Amino acid sequence: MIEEKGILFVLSGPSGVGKGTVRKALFEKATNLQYSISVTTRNPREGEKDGVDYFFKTKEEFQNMIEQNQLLEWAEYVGNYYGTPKEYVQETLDKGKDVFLEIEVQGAMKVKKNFPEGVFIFLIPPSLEELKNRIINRGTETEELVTNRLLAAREEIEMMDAYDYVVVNDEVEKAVEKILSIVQSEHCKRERVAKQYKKALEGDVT
Ligand SMILES: Nc1nc2c(ncn2[C@@H]2O[C@H](COP(=O)(O)OP(=O)(O)O)[C@@H](O)[C@H]2O)c(=O)[nH]1
Ligand SMILES: Nc1ncnc2c1ncn2[C@@H]1O[C@H](COP(=O)(O)OP(=O)(O)O)[C@@H](O)[C@H]1O
Repeated sequence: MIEEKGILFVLSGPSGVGKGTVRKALFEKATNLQYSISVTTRNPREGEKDGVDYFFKTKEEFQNMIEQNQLLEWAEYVGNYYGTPKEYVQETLDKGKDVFLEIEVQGAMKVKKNFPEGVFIFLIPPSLEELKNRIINRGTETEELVTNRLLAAREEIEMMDAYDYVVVNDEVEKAVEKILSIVQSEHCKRERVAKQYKKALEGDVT
């Protein structure tokens, strides 16, 4: 009997490209994906709820989670820590359900190292100019930080070869559709492989 595990999908990309926006739009549609809620040491923003948007932790609590090997990956990002709880991911995949992570690029590369069977999707902006506009319009960064983010984005975009898929976030709805078709095609791919495997096993017996 072939074990039917879920698939781990990882969405990443440079800061300001629209990862959070696309992920929220995706989850308004996709009911079969399980979003893994991250742990963070940053303060909750207005309207954010503990256990819904993030699990908000102190630095000490976060450190303990690292020491107890409870995180699949973690990264420091603009002075705060972010991490993916390992147990939730493992248990959900074991139940045969797909897990979806939306994380920054250092973390995504750590997941790729520890979990190469995952499906890695890189979101890119239509242009660097547009990325700059998005970061400025979001209004969360000072001028110096915008420049730093753009310099980092250039380097991050060079890492896109390490990903399985590249999706351009031109329009949110289109990016969501592309991600949904990636999810579907990965399932078809795995079903095909499972069928071939089953056939080969049957062939061995007869
Ligand atoms: N490595 C890692 N990055 C995460 C995790 N959760 C969220 N992030 C990333 O952390 C960054 C900052 O997130 P946030 O503070 O919510 O601000 P945002 O820039 O408005 O999305 C984003 O790039 C998220 O994708 C996680 O568990 N691990
Ligand atoms: N396809 C898009 N077209 C125009 N603006 C977008 C698009 N996707 C996201 N944005 C805007 O760009 C900014 C950055 O998006 P956000 O989701 O916070 O990025 P990230 O999570 O990658 O840092 C936000 O102001 C968001 O509304």
